[in-house]
Amino acid sequence: MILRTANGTTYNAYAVRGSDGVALIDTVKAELADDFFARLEQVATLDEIRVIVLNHLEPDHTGALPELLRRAPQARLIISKRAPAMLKALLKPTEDQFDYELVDTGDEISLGDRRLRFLNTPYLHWPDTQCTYLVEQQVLFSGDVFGCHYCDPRLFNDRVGDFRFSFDYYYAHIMRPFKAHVRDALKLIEPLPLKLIAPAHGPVLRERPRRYVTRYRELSSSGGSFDQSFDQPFDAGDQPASLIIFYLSAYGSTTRMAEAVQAGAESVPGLRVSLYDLEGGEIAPFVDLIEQADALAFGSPTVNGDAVKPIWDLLSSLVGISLRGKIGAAFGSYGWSGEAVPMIEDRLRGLKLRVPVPGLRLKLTPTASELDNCRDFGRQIAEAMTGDANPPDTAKRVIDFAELSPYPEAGASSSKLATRSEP
Ligand SMILES: Cc1cc2nc3c(=O)[nH]c(=O)nc-3n(C[C@H](O)[C@H](O)[C@H](O)COP(=O)(O)O)c2cc1C
Repeated sequence: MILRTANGTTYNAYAVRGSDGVALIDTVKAELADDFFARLEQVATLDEIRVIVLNHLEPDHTGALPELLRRAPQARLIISKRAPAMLKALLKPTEDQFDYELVDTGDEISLGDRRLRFLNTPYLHWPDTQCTYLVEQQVLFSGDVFGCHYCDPRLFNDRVGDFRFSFDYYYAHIMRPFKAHVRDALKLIEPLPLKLIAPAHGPVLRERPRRYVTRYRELSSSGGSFDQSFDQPFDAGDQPASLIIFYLSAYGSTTRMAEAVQAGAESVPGLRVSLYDLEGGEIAPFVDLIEQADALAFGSPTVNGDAVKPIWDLLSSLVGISLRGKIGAAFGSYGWSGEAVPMIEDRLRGLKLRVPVPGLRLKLTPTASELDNCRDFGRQIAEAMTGDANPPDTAKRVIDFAELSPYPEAGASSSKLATRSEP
């Protein structure tokens, strides 16, 4: 692992259909090739593929290339002028089977009614990097530029969670060493009309795509330190009310709860709901997100009578930011005593958050109806944020765990919770 990511990542490959055939832009890493071909079949047949463009030859975007070239031997392979040596090294020992064409800034390829134009943007972040611009539709296929490691199935930047910290983090770790080249690339990119930026990792940027270009300009122009960038988070326009759900799970039950809580919250319009697995991420970027959020929910299994350490690490990193008045909530799976949820709630109150929706625990694996309760829980948090809250039907939701608890404190806490829960 080179970079730690909060939500994994995506490997984005794109198909462009023109009146004279289909162009593919990038592929995926080798392990994901089966998935890539299955998805490709949903949008095009192999014999329709006229052009394969590689924006750079890093293996996470070219792993499926040898198999693609075998299956679509008629396709023209388009690479940048710096890429041939790398292509040979990548495909050895079979490189002599494949022809390729070199392109440079301003070169174009026609797909009939659509044109692909190329921008030579070297060292972002590999020597052979280029971007590809779909002229008529004003779409920039930007490769790793404007990308980030952030996986959210909602796909588009206006629908996914708040990923600005991932965007800055990716810039800081991947692009920043090549700042001067970033500025050169921006000279080519800034004059382009842009309706959408389609990067090779992370969300597709369709809402106000130019602000991501502006952000690269800011980061590459200033001293641009990573920390400074978080002092001045980039303008995201008018942000809707934001709920952030943090969770961690050993066996997957709290994950399933978290996803259901997210789904329930999303059923209330006008919110941005973000979901973060604390397993892989660094804590520091979350602190800024938390400061800007309106509500926070924490999911933890109970382990040895406690919530898990990354939750406490995060909650103890919030000294110095004002949390007063934000909404807090806690949920999690447990085996027999279930202390994590009431302990987190106590901590949230100690941090001056409001906890209007009582905590949600369930024993081991969630059933379908327990997942319904999770969705209900998420919806109630969202309604508490928007002011539409009904009195919670918590008798249905709270699962009694006290009877087996070896922890008197937790038992007391849980009965307090149950009392508080009664409508
Ligand atoms: C090392 C360990 C310690 C645990 N300690 C407790 C405990 O003190 N109390 C409890 O209720 N459950 C305890 N459990 C059970 C977990 O809370 C339970 O398996 C839960 O479903 C895990 O949720 P997850 O699937 O989200 O990881 C423990 C589990 C493990 C692996």
